[in-house]
Amino acid sequence: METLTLGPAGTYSHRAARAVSDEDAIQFTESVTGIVETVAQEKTARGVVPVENSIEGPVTETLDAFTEHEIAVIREVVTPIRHALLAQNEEFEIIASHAQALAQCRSVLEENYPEAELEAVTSTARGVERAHEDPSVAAIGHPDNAKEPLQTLAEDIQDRSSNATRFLVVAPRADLAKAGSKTSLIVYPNRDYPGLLLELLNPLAEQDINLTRVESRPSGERLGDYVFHVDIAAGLYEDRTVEALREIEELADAGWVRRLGSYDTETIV
Ligand SMILES: O=C(O)C(=O)Cc1ccccc1
Repeated sequence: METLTLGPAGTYSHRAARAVSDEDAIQFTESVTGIVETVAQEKTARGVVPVENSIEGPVTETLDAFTEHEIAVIREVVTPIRHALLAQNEEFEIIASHAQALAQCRSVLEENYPEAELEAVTSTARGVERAHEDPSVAAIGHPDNAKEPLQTLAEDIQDRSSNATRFLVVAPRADLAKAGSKTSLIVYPNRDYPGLLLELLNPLAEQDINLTRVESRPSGERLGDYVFHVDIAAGLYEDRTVEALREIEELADAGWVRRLGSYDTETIV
């Protein structure tokens, strides 16, 4: 079964994809939105995308792609992230990496390499490629990318020793599952009044469902209008979830509620 993830080879997404797919079935592309869109169009069976980091927070491009393109979420993979600084020598001028990786190392880089210019590229592995080609470029990525002529100049350069990223495995809507310990939802109330968010979340509290994440993203319709990404620790198969969603749908009847599906979670190292 083909699995599409963020490439080239050597990204953290690639490592997460290995947890759910055979290595030879993994394909790469350089855009998270592109992965979600390709899965929505059923041009590939699975996609693996980063969705949230413990230091930097949401991967907003992923959340917005979930609103834009209709997919199902079928699994969660959580992995610790330990960044290394890789370069041909100490004399580099530029540090190239994915924006999330640069942000996760911001303080360490400012303190130790204040002169270096930071360059955001499409993935950590793309930064590694830049460093391979150009001795004035260093990259931030997984230590396994330290292959000749690159050396590991520093390890564990993330601002906090505890740095974990959640990846979601996405599939075409037809594969949406109701079984699983967690569920992702998107709620667009298309309304604005005092207490709206409180009312939307209240049915979950009443059903004793733990909210594991709530994130607001601009709807793009008008300033101050939001889409809410809600994750809960309950499955769609459960009566309490069905009841809570019935009430939430009533409150959001001017907008919409999308069930992305229920799934189990797995931690890899
Ligand atoms: O660029 C990568 O390697 C990715 O998979 C995105 C990413 C970047 C930094 C931390 C986790 C995921």
